[in-house]
Amino acid sequence: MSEVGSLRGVAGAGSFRLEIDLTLRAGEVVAVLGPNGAGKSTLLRTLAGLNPLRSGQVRLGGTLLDDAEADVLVPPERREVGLVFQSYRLFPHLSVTDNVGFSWRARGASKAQARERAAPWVRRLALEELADRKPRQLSGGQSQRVAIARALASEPQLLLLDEPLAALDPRSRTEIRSSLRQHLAEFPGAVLMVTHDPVDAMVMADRLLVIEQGRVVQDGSPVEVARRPRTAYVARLVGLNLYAGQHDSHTGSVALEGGGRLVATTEDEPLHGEHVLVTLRPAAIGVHRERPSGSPRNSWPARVEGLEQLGDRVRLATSGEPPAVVDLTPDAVAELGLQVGDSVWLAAKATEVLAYPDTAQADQPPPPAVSEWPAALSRAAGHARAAGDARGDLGAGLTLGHVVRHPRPGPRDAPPATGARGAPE
Ligand SMILES: Nc1ncnc2c1ncn2[C@@H]1O[C@H](COP(=O)(O)OP(=O)(O)OP(=O)(O)O)[C@@H](O)[C@H]1O
Repeated sequence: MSEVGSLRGVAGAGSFRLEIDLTLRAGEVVAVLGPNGAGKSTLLRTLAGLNPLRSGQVRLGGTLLDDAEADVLVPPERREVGLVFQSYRLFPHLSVTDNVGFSWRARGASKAQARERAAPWVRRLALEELADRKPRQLSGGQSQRVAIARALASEPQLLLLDEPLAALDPRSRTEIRSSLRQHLAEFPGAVLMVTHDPVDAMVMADRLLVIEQGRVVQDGSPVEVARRPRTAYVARLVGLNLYAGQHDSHTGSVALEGGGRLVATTEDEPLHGEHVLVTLRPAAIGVHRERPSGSPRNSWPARVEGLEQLGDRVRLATSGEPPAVVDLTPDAVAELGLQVGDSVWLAAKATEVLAYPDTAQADQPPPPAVSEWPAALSRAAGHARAAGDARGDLGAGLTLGHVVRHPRPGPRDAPPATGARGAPE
């Protein structure tokens, strides 16, 4: 895919600082994920020209849009950037067709010319019957289709979507997701879509960019990210237990930072002595009343901290070394007579414990305390099941990751924003 633009530098809002080095490629859909306050909207606002960079540059289609040092700042309306917000933001006094053709009017086209430009997009987004309506006569799903048509009709080089499906009811959400997916796949420019929903990310994106605390912690294809999560947040998103530790190739095991040791499987990389991350699927962990004997190479004592029915599974939060989230069938739970507070033994085959190099790019937030698990799990589980449905290999069995890390040096201090270019908040 060819490069259409880039953002390299430091953006900010108030005391918040976002460090980004991002290449935008033609035809690529990038889902931007991260916890609340991570900097996702700041990234979009910076690309849109609503939030000037503090240092560095934004380029799009060979044009320099933002350069603090050279005092270049192309305003939002002169950027070839389309924007779709969660809250639609249609022009209330304009009809559906005139909303869709708005960017052409803004560029000086006549009303008739703008309507001509709008017509194919009104058709593609199945808005013909609503073409003469005003926004107040539309449902949420219809309004968002108009907003998407309006953004696409402007033929931008970069399309920015800020949680485009978040305000929709589940039915409209499913419908618009599938329509949006098709239009994004056909869109020739670059797309950045902020979402909190792994399903949206897995279904629509070619690449996931995960931001935490103003820094990119993971950037890769959905399959890569799901296979090798790098932080507790990402592990939760894709449904895996995650641990950090040190690999010992003599024993084939990993000494975990939070305590405990797991015999692990590695791919081809030489890992001896290295800091590694280790994943373990919750459904791959067996629960026993007594210490298991025989085959599983990993077994450890644990305490059941939480029990929750999630669809056709029961999810256990356990403390121990290591703590783990475990998925069982209701039959197995009944057979074992499991209750919160019970002491159990957990077991996992070495082939289910996958170790890979820890090439952390940023400071990590601390893992949630065990006492927070049930609520966190329940929220996460909804995403996971849907993600699993949407793309079989991903997110099936989302659970809470657990990473223990040593602190790393913090980011450099932000340079002061230059006077005239201060963020217009
Ligand atoms: N105008 C502002 N002044 C000061 N701080 C701000 C301003 N706007 C945003 N911030 C802060 O910048 C950080 C990043 O905000 P941002 O909206 O980019 O996060 P986000 O990842 O989009 O979060 P969410 O998922 O909650 O929408 C937050 O800590 C936020 O409080």
